[in-house]
Amino acid sequence: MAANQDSERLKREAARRALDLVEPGMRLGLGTGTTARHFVDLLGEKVAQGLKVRCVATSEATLAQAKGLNIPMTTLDDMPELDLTVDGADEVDPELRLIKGGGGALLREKIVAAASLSMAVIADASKAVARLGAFPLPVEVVPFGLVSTRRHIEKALEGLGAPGELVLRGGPKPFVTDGGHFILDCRLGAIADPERLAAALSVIPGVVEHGLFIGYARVAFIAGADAVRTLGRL
Ligand SMILES: O=C(CO)[C@H](O)[C@H](O)COP(=O)(O)O
Repeated sequence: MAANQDSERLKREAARRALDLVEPGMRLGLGTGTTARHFVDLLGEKVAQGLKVRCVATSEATLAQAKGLNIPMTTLDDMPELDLTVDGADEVDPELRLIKGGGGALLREKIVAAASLSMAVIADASKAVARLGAFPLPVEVVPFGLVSTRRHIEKALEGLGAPGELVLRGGPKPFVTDGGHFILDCRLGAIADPERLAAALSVIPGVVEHGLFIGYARVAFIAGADAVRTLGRL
């Protein structure tokens, strides 16, 4: 319980640092997950004090939270370019490559990140890793042809010399994403070449998106017990 409270405090500290990047009039992307939730809470306080921003959410859950806080929300179709997206991550490496999708929102998260001029990652220190891959890599797939798609993913992983164990999230009652897809969590261990893996996954029919975010994050705020460390810069 105490450890959980401490972790929530760290997440909020990281979120507070990202809030310093927000300027009046900005177009913002709002991430998903327990850390992003703190950012949306803090942003809601600023909006209540008069800050003017317009935002796009990366999930239905975040949209509901933001609307509840009276944060002005719109769609990416109405506002296709964003100034800044603030989101959490499951892992962050020293080159600001990420694994995301633990909360199942990776597809919208990547679309929103790609629409943003900058992305800031907020995380507690447990998410900072030397090498990606201890966290299972989420791969979002179309339900149609699941078994076939899964075999293609397994073959691709074997071809890269990195066979992994694939687990359908939710098991017999699969987890369904906001886009109506399933998620295969790929237990890989340390990923030798994230760029190569990302490229191999992207070309498999039935794969909608994978949780490797490469080249999106410009800065990460990593909250540890004593301080918030900044990786990269805007
Ligand atoms: O990618 C995500 C959701 O799809 C989240 O950002 C990621 O899972 C981190 O979540 P949390 O802040 O709850 O640890």
